[in-house]
Amino acid sequence: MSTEGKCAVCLVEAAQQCAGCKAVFYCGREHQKQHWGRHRFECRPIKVAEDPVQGRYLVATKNISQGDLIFTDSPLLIGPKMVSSPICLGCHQPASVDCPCPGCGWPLCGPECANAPQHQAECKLMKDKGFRADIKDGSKPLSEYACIVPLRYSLLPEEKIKKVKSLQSHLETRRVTPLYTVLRNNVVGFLAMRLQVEVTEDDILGVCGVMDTNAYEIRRNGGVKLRGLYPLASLMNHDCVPNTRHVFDRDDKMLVFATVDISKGSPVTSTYTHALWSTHQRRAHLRATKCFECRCVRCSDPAELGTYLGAILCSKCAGKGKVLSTAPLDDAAPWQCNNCQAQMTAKQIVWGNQALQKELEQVDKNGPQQLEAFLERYKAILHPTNGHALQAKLALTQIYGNVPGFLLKVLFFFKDIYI
Ligand SMILES: C[S@@+](CC[C@H](N)C(=O)[O-])C[C@H]1O[C@@H](n2cnc3c(N)ncnc32)[C@H](O)[C@@H]1O
Repeated sequence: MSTEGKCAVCLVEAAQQCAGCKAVFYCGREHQKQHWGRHRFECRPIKVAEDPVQGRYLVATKNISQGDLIFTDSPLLIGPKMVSSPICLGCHQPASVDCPCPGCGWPLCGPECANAPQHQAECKLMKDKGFRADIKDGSKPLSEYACIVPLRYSLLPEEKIKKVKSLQSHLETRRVTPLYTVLRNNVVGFLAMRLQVEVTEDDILGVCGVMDTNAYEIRRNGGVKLRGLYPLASLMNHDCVPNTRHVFDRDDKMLVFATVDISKGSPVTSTYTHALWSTHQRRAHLRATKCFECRCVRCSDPAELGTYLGAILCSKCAGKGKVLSTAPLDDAAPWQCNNCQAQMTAKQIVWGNQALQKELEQVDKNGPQQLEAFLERYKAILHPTNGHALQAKLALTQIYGNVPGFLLKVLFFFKDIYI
């Protein structure tokens, strides 16, 4: 980190740094005091750095303690996910198809949301162009919502559009995927042809790419899920063992906290994938959705830092050994038992994982019976902390003690609890 720079007020060479962020310099106390009124809104213990492989990322400018609030961030752009259950465009609460907006026809939660500030510009544009949404069935998720965030983007002021465009989109990689062909046909068609919005196809697909690469999911009560684009949080790179966690306040402001002590100069990271997935699943998910190969410490270790999330028990030596990848960063590398050295091909492991994941997704998670049966069925194959087993056990922790017939007083008499 540089120890000299130009004074933020008078631009002369200066060596005195802001003690908070160490990113701004002053020629003396007077100018530091003078600048504080503005700087206090930007003073954070992080700065943006750049790496040839990972691009821009956030770095700690001083030691940060576990639990510290590192920064807060307000959304540049927010809206429904591409496929969403009916959601009120005024307040983002669950909406009813029986309460269409009088202006544009999109479902609202109540008539008062027709006048919500957030919905005004988009509603007027659709009304002026004679478009009226016609959503009759709200029982299943609707792909119609894919056009809302790009529409809101097109209505942003120029300086916000510039900020969105400055974020990574991976458009060239995404453009050739089936999803982007669908977006080109539907979202571009709707905005450019039907609403005659003055944006290019690349602008629209670009903002879809920016959202897919950078947006954070916001979960609201009532099962609503939104996507929010946060300019500073978008610069946090991924790590499968992240050092932050985040929450959203009622105004959708994001608060990012340190989950461990972070030393000065270390990257400040979040995770873009599921912590309970195995290395193979996480890497495949990151490749498909975020267009990069994760090479973090956890992904590089066959034992996943001792968690054995991908491990299966060896059938050749009666479960005495764990079968682990011989080279986790190479998806084609064989897997080998750490006891009898018997090998399996990567394909066998991938097929097995896909079948197990599918089976787990279909298991009824409203009661424990099918989850317990899943664990029983695969107990000779799955290491106790294998990701599939952990997902089933996590679901059971939410059922035991909460579901009638499995309340704590009843469970007390059970012998076989699976967690
Ligand atoms: C949310 S953005 C993070 C900021 C981004 N690095 C930039 O320069 O704008 C996500 C993108 O950053 C890159 N990235 C993030 N974490 C990475 C990592 N651990 N290894 C390699 N690339 C990473 C990938 O290109 C990913 O799609």
